[in-house]
Amino acid sequence: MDATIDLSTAAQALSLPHIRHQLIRLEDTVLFHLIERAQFPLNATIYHPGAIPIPGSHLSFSDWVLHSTEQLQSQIRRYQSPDEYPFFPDAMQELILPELVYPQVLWQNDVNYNSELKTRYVASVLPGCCAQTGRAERAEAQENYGSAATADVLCLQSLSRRIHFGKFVAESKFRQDTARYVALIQAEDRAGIDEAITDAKVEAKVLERLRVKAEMYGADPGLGEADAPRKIDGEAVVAMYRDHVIPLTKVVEVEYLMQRLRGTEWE
Ligand SMILES: C=C(O[C@@H]1C=C(C(=O)O)C=C[C@H]1O)C(=O)O
Repeated sequence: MDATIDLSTAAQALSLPHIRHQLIRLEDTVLFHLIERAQFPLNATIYHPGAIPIPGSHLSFSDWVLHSTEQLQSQIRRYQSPDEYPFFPDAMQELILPELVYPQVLWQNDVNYNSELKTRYVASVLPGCCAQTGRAERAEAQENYGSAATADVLCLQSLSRRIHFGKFVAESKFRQDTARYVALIQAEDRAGIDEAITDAKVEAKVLERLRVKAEMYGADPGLGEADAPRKIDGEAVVAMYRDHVIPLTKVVEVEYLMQRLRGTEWE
């Protein structure tokens, strides 16, 4: 629950090669959680508020499972870690473990894009990864509402860590080229900041690596397609990163930098 990504020293946390290595490691986590979720049909019912009555809550079943999970995990310090951000800030509870002190690596900020991430996950990512629930399977689908919602929590939390790791990337780039970023931030030039933080070659490598990993992890060695259909649609995984994960990571970078001068001599 505590930081699973090495934040042991500020220098380590802000080395761009080290950060990129962590992002590569997160690809495996995201992919394996998505493969688990893709075992179950889309189960659109669990995403509609009121479709499954929940005593004392107006949330959808899926949101209620996520909210309840965040309540528990906030008590055991999950959201003390600088790479973890809640989907439901109102779910936060008092700690039952002693506070941990992490190196102050990031600048004070309130950047949290989990709401947009969850909207895109339900509207675009899941339909690409999960079989639609036909009328015939509807009765059977109800048997895995809980499993689907539980798998969603793990997918959403790993995707959230991935996009919000953009803060460490942005801080690293800011320290490497401070004058350039100070000028762009003071001019409130979001397009200019986006251009400055963009590395098209790295993005292309991310997408190509994901295509290979989805092919590798999505098949059982030695079993042909006829014996064991693919566990995940590789193109859906690539599309998820191309259309949502990378763009949201860059939005997090830009918005983090837009707050970076607060309380500094450059403000
Ligand atoms: C994360 C970085 O910043 C940007 C976002 C990337 C991504 O989300 O994969 C890759 C390259 C950059 O355009 C980086 O430079 O490594």
